[in-house]
Amino acid sequence: MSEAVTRIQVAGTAGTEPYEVLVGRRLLGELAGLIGTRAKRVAVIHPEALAETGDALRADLAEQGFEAIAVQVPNAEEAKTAEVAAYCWKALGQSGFTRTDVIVGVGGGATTDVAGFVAATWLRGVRWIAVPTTVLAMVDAAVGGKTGINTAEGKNLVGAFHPPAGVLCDLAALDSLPVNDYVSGLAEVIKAGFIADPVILDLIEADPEAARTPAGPHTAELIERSIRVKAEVVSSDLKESGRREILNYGHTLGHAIEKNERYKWRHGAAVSVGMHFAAELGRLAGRLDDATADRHRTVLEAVGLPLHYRYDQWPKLLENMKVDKKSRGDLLRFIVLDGLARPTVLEGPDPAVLLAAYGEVGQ
Ligand SMILES: NC(=O)c1ccc[n+]([C@@H]2O[C@H](COP(=O)([O-])OP(=O)(O)OC[C@H]3O[C@@H](n4cnc5c(N)ncnc54)[C@H](O)[C@@H]3O)[C@@H](O)[C@H]2O)c1
Ligand SMILES: O=C(O)C(=O)C[C@@H](O)[C@H](O)[C@H](O)COP(=O)(O)O
Ligand SMILES: [Zn+2]
Repeated sequence: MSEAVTRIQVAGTAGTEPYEVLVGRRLLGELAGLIGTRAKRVAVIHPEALAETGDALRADLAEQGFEAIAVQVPNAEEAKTAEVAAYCWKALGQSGFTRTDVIVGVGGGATTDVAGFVAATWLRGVRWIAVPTTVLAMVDAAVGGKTGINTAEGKNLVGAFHPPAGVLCDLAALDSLPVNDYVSGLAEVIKAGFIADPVILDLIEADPEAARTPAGPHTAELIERSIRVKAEVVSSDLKESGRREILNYGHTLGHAIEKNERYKWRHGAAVSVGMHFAAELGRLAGRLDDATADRHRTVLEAVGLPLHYRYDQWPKLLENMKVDKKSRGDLLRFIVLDGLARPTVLEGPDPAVLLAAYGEVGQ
């Protein structure tokens, strides 16, 4: 008997096509249908850690009659560089990749970000399919069409909005994920809980230890609920003209920490510290009640995510935050909560309030 597959719709906006996010097991049978009949060539972009998966996928597609190539990129953030994008463009060029051919990005968020960016830029945009293999990529990175790479000046500073033609979240992939990477992904799950769906927080708080493993009883529900939050937001605001900014909760400081750590910290860990900061900022700005602010500490800590960062780094973090994409001119802008599941924008907070909020985070 085949297992249930959940299908979550993402609407097409700004002239893009709608697509589905599938969550289940043994989903790779869906890939050929998503690739379609017009493609002759398929490039499977995968990280070193998934070399076997990438090659198996390539072989399977070749058996189905496609000219399939596997393009291996470095693990994690090392893949999100202009050099790696150029390496992928070269592979596509050498294989004669045309506008009807298709890219498949298999891996964590770093891989799907660069694969999507290569798809957005090759011949000014070709079809691509995301096959996320981390919690974080399933619930966030692979959905919504934000693709991109880092530069020396900051995180995700170069990119394009280029939605995938489909997203296949095969939960079996999570079994091989190191626990730190699994837990790091929970930061974006918890983010979805605070900005939109508090049931996520209730499920995690009921048994935080179980939430740390793919074998936990609520894994599929946590992933599906988080995807629904993301799908709902990006369906109404693909290009981040307004509402989509709420998905950046915890990211203003989080990205600043990632850059300060030369991208050696996992994104989710940095976002966890960033959400703690945003909660304290919301509290000090008179927006957020104490109970919800405190809940950030307890739920993040319960699953093993970090709350703190080096106090002496504040001047550098402040500098890094200036290039955040939400900034307008010299105005810093943060997503804070007016209450549980009530995200809003805080513009140009008093520097003394910012420092006081960091006082709770810095150690
Ligand atoms: N585009 C978006 O909307 C969006 C949203 C959230 C995050 N992101 C980006 O996603 C990235 C973080 O993604 P991540 O947390 O998935 O990390 P990651 O992609 O860096 O993956 C973490 C590590 O796990 C390995 N890996 C991946 N799948 C595996 C598996 N199934 N088994 C064993 N190892 C596996 C990877 O090779 C890597 O070494 C950041 O660059 C972040 O900026 C993008
Ligand atoms: O999809 C979005 O929009 C988000 O902000 C989701 C974030 O989790 C993600 O890390 C995103 O890549 C951040 O985008 P950026 O525009 O701040 O680089
Ligand atoms: Zn993120």
